[in-house]
Amino acid sequence: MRSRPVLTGLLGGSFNPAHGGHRRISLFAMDALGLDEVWWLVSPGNPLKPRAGMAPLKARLRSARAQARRARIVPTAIEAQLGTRYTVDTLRALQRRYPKRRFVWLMGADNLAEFHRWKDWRRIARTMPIAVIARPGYDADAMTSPAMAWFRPYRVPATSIRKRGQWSAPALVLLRFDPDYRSATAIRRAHAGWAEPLLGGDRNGQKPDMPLRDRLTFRSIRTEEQA
Ligand SMILES: Nc1ncnc2c1ncn2[C@@H]1O[C@H](COP(=O)(O)OP(=O)(O)OP(=O)(O)O)[C@@H](O)[C@H]1O
Ligand SMILES: O=C(O)c1ccc[n+]([C@@H]2O[C@H](COP(=O)([O-])O)[C@@H](O)[C@H]2O)c1
Repeated sequence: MRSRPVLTGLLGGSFNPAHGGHRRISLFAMDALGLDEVWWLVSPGNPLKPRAGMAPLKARLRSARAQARRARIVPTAIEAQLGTRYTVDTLRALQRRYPKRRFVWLMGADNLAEFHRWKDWRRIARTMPIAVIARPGYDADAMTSPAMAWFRPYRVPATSIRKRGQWSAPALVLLRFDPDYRSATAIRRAHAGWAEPLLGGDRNGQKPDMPLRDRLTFRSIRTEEQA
């Protein structure tokens, strides 16, 4: 009997820093799509984002490790290893390196809203199925985006990803779930006094109301910076 292929979700991101929202959407996608695991691709640098305010890759990777604990989530800096920066190049390289795996690209609705600006985005769409996770404040823009107009004929239910024998791309799954309001921007803003030396400003001490995971996240960034 042929063993079934491993199904891996790929969540690319800046993770500046990683937060509980990343963990939650990954666990949710794993469950909804029947994924065996999710790899977090901690980006050396999003081609569309400014470098200013971006913590070093090693520090962001540490924050990802803190958030991924005890879950089937694997934080990686594989784009730095592969020497790729654009998603289209990364996905091609990953498929070459892991020909027996099946991959699904995961992203939040904010990324779907901007997807038409990514290099060779239609080619990305033809490379592997894509699952988009709802995100508060971005769903309307995502639904009216140029990429969504193109994807409309390729919309499929989550069950079609679970049925591993019927694999094709383009395929777009829209995943709805309880909105998660967390974002790296909000964390950076809320803890600006504390975190700014890492990300470019002054340090005033750790905020007492910071959730444990985020505290660990920022502690790991600080340790990394001081090393
Ligand atoms: N709360 C969330 N709900 C849905 N998707 C999310 C959420 N947070 C992050 N994502 C998705 O996770 C991936 C990586 O996100 P990223 O590392 O940029 O975090 P972020 O919180 O969006 O950061 P920033 O606020 O700095 O833009 C992206 O596809 C993004 O859409
Ligand atoms: O390839 C592109 O043109 C491209 C443009 C913008 C973003 N991306 C990727 O999208 C993912 C999410 O990025 P971010 O910064 O929004 O977390 C990350 O893997 C980036 O490398 C890719």
